[in-house]
Amino acid sequence: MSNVITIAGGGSGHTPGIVLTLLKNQEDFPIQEIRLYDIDEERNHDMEIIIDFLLKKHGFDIPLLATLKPEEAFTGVDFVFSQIRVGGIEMRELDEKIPLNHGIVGQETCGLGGFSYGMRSMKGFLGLISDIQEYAPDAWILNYTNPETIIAESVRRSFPDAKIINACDMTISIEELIADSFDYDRQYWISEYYGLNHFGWYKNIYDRSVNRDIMPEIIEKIIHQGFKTDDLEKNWETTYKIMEHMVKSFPTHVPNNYLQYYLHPNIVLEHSDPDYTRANEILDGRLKEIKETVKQIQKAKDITEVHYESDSHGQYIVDMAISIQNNSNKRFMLIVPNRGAIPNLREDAVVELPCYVNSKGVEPISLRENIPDFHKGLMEAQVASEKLLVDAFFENSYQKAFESFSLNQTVPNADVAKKVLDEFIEANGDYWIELN
Ligand SMILES: NC(=O)c1ccc[n+]([C@@H]2O[C@H](COP(=O)([O-])OP(=O)(O)OC[C@H]3O[C@@H](n4cnc5c(N)ncnc54)[C@H](O)[C@@H]3O)[C@@H](O)[C@H]2O)c1
Ligand SMILES: O=P(O)(O)OC[C@H]1O[C@H](O[C@H]2[C@H](O)[C@@H](O)[C@@H](O)O[C@@H]2CO)[C@H](O)[C@@H](O)[C@@H]1O
Ligand SMILES: [Mn+2]
Repeated sequence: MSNVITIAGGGSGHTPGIVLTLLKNQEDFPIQEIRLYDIDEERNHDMEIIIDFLLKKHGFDIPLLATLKPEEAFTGVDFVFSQIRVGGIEMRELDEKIPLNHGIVGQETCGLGGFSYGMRSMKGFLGLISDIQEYAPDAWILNYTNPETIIAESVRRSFPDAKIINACDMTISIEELIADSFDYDRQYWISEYYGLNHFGWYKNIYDRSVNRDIMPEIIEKIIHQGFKTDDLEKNWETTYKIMEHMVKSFPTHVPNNYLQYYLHPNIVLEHSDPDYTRANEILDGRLKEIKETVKQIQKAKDITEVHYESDSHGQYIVDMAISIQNNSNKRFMLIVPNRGAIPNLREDAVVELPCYVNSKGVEPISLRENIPDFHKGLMEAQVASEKLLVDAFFENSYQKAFESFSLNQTVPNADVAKKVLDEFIEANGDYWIELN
């Protein structure tokens, strides 16, 4: 079987890594055609130039189509890999800076920045799903688009039958960092993890090479040796330092690094500059690199190297597609409706858990016991605040959005919540639905 793949959000700087991973996996997952779909012609065209170069460089004669038309993008496709950023980096910058100007966390997917992005993303993403349902109702949609929990909940309400799998690469990065830091081989690991997206904990890691749970020694090593972060960008180095601090404070589990925004907003704020945030780093880094690469390819047709490579972000999504196609029941951390899988958490929460992936889709693995009250309490507040945001979206309700913002655990009082909400309404304009 040969697959037609469409990358929605084709202009993303993650596209080359995904395509190079597809090329690396041609034996297991042959490709008939690659399509890039975007709403931004310039970004999609830039990426077309880069991907065309990469295909030729690696000796592949795979047809490539770049299009802004949903009908062309989706008709006849087998898989859609989705990675759209509604509002682009310009709006991400505001998501980060508006809360920071009020002295609270400003972040892409967490806190009120994540909620601002969530409101935009639901609107754009449901439009995308509607197009895919029209032109390719049988295609699998493998989704990276953030904020994942909010997106998953909105799709569940609007398109309950869509063939969508929501995934986040963060747990893979955490596991890779642990393995690299302390010399483990993670191919032998069976990890037990639970939570919400960007809001969860490793309970144990069973290592088949020694036949036991190695979590106690991993926690000891994080506390006493610390992670190896020499090769990481400054932003990630700081993140993992705060993660070490979280492990020292709560040494029973390994937390998802994103919990730093809820447990240690104080430290995060010390490291935040309201005039230069992650969005600015990306503008000066990943996005500049796309433009420079295109210029390089156009100027010197004989160049042999560009700075892109197959990565774990690409490998994760390609592995999911392979597991669907080959019915291989591989295990992935995925974002799914709870439905009792975490026994003492509300049924209708959207949670992140290990799941098997096969030709039927996703089969979540239930926990055998309740989660601790500390985690449950944090999660319940987060679930309720995210649900209220999705309610606000579907009911056009200002009041529910205000309740959602007030309940978020990065927010010290309802007056700040209201000020930030009103500024976001102004800044987002038509990217948000109208709230009355
Ligand atoms: N789940 C994960 O673990 C994970 C990991 C990395 C990135 N992401 C998410 O992937 C997305 C892309 O991230 P990025 O940093 O590469 O963003 P980016 O802004 O560099 O690229 C996103 C692309 O999406 C396009 N786009 C925006 N709205 C669109 C729409 N309605 N239809 C089609 N295309 C549209 C943009 O024009 C842009 O080319 C974001 O949502 C990000 O949060 C998720
Ligand atoms: O600030 P960004 O846009 O660089 O990253 C935000 C995303 O961070 C996580 O994904 C990382 C991943 O953890 C890292 O190892 C590498 O593969 O890059 C990814 C994307 O940059 C997170 O899981 C995503 O949800 C965030 O969007
Ligand atoms: Mn993620």
